[in-house]
Amino acid sequence: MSFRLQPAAPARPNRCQLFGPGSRPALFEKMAASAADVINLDLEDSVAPNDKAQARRNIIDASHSVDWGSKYLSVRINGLDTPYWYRDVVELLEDGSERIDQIMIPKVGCAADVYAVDALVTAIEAAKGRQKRISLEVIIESAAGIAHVEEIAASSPRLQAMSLGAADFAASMGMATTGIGGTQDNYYMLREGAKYWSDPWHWAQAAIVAACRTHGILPVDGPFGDFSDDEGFRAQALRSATLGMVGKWAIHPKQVALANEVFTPSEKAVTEAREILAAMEAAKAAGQGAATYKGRLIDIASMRQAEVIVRQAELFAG
Ligand SMILES: CC(=O)SCCNC(=O)CCNC(=O)[C@H](O)C(C)(C)COP(=O)(O)OP(=O)(O)OC[C@H]1O[C@@H](n2cnc3c(N)ncnc32)[C@H](O)[C@@H]1OP(=O)(O)O
Ligand SMILES: O=CC(=O)O
Ligand SMILES: [Mg+2]
Repeated sequence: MSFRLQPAAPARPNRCQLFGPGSRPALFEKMAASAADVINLDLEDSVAPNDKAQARRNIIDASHSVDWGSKYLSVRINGLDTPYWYRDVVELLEDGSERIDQIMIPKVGCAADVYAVDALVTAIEAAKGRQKRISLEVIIESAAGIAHVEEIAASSPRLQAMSLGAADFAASMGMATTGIGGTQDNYYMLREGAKYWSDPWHWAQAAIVAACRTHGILPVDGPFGDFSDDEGFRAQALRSATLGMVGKWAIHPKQVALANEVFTPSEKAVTEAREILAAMEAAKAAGQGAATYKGRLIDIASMRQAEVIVRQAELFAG
């Protein structure tokens, strides 16, 4: 471990972030009743330009009128390259209720993007005497975003979460695909005539996880567009969880249960983690730093791995 200790990410459930357009208020009650940990009401790409102002009003009204229960309530504002974003922030925080927890900033390309929103949020909070300190989340979905991912992760004490936005990321990178996440037909290795598919999102996800873990931010996998493909979603989510991400977006309600299933450690995994911890406690008591568990090596690093799983399980247990 470096002299500088790795900060812990916020201890709140973030297994699934359910999105819905701010221009479809009929969905809001359904979103609130879902099993998602986080709700993302969208003002950005799922809302047509002519609907932006009304969508803002819908979200502000729903922040007062809908019972969001224990959901973490986030609103995705428009990008800093648009004429909409400042009104999004001003109207949401001047007129929206204290129930709003978070603002999501899309297409972040550098730390100064977060700084700009932080400055505006800070001024409005002070001017309006808002009691709850708004947190921020960002989407890495451009070449600039991934190139500057570490400085973005370090950009603000308000920052709690960072997602990979596969659709805009692919567009910005010039990737030859219209698929939103998942397996890409043309991304394979060939050996003796057989194709072995590889994962084009892997390196960006790994970069995001490393930046987030360095700075105590929750790394999240973004959308999986084909909501008819449950197995494809599950496979993508399992890869993300294995890499260290804590959750995934749902762009349709049927994806919520899938994300919750993948990002909640299974009973088997938790039992095994607890057994490893017990075996290592016994080894330590016997003056040993390493031991054998089910025929494989475990040592003090195994305890840290097992603790990750136990901590997650405890978080979701309540
Ligand atoms: C690349 C990105 O930026 S992704 C993030 C931005 N995109 C979004 O926010 C899109 C979110 N998703 C949606 O808008 C919608 O789910 C769509 C357009 C994909 C599909 O909408 P629909 O055609 O209405 O879906 P469908 O008919 O399958 O809906 C089934 C049920 O789920 C409801 N539903 C649909 N979407 C949602 C949602 N996001 N949240 C909660 N409930 C929903 C429908 O109202 C319907 O309810 P009912 O059974 O009571 O009638
Ligand atoms: O905003 C999300 C994306 O995939 O683009
Ligand atoms: Mg996007």
